[in-house]
Amino acid sequence: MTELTPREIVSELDRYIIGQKEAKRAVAVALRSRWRRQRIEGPLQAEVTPKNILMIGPTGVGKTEISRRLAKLAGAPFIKVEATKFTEVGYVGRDVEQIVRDLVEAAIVMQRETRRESVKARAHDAAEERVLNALVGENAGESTRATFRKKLREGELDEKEIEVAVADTANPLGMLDLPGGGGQMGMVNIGDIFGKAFSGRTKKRRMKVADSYELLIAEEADKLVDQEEITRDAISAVEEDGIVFLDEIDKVCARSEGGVRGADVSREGVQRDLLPLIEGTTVTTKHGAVKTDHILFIASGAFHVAKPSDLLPELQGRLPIRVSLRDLTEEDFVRILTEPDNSLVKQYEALMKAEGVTLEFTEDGVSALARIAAEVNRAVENIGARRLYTVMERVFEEISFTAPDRDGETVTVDAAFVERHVGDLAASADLSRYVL
Ligand SMILES: Nc1ncnc2c1ncn2[C@@H]1O[C@H](COP(=O)(O)OP(=O)(O)OP(=O)(O)O)[C@@H](O)[C@H]1O
Repeated sequence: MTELTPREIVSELDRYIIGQKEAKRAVAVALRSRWRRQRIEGPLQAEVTPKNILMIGPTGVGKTEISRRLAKLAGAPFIKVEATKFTEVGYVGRDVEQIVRDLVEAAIVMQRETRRESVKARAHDAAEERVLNALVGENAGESTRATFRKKLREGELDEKEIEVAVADTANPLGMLDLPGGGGQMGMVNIGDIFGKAFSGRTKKRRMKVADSYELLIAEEADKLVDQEEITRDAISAVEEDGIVFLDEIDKVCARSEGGVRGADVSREGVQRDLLPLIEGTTVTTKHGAVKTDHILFIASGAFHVAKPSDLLPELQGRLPIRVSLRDLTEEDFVRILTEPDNSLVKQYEALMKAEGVTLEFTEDGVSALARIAAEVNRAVENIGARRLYTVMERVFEEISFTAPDRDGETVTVDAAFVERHVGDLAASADLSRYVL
């Protein structure tokens, strides 16, 4: 669990997300509250409920991004789900509890990665021995092995083909939907049930020495880490640190005035299904039972039509923190293009650098990109910062294609350049509807 204070969390988020101070503060407090809860002694600890958040704001203004970055910062298992997916026609079986099961799977992947990392050096040594065995045979003398080991480490044998026996992960019986399970347990991998019987099967594969390493290191690492411990820690990470981002919650509001009754009923049904998860229940997963009491839920929606007060009262009570995210302005776009550590300008510069092409963005070039994105958002549809991606892609389409022939060139991205590549399109709402 992170020790960062709310102020530190906000300043970390500032590295990636422009503005939206209120939302950043709310998620920072929610995270710190978990840290505080851990420090409460006695039975009161279990009583403290998470500071679940309702984020209200138009599309593409940073709601998901703030939540995702927060999870990353906290090393917390994270999942994003669209609430509307549970209202889809033909939706059967995949109940809302699947959210928790998916979160557990995400946590397992995270735990496995961390552990693989910690045994990497040992796994690397073991992988090297297997490559040597494949090259010279298991019975070769120590001096032969030493000679080959040296060559191997110097990369001289990278291109050589070897045959190695790797674990056969293909499942001969495929996926099985347990009868009578009503989909409650989700799909069960038959290999998980009869795991022991199937594990240990190997198949021989031919590959280059250089390509074999990644696979063999992963296999050796898995042998060194304790799978049961991974599952146990993953479940406890979900219970203590898990974050669920529930998008489009406004779309499952039954509106008070008019509307199609049937649809409203099904929407309200989704809220009712979600409620126990948020209030705290125990979900059965194939890895064990998971308590959801302390999972942090961040619900989000534009609330253009429905209002937060249209949500079920119980649900409103469980989303006590309300924050609004504002529309992004042209000035925000300028900052989003340039300031974040992973800004689009930095990304395009780096991509072109790989081809030996230097991009030089001028101030008026960046302003033109921001202006066009804002104009298209106004004229066609406001999709927030996502518009920057489509505009940038269009502006750099030609350079992206021809870059390999332009090694050593410097391209100045000024207002004229931007206008030349995208100006005409942006001027016509009809055209930009399709291409921007
Ligand atoms: N304030 C911001 N600062 C930096 N980048 C942003 C900001 N807002 C959005 N972006 C970028 O725009 C993209 C879309 O944002 P995000 O996924 O957070 O949208 P959202 O508000 O969750 O909308 P939706 O509810 O439709 O998913 C992301 O790639 C994100 O990096």
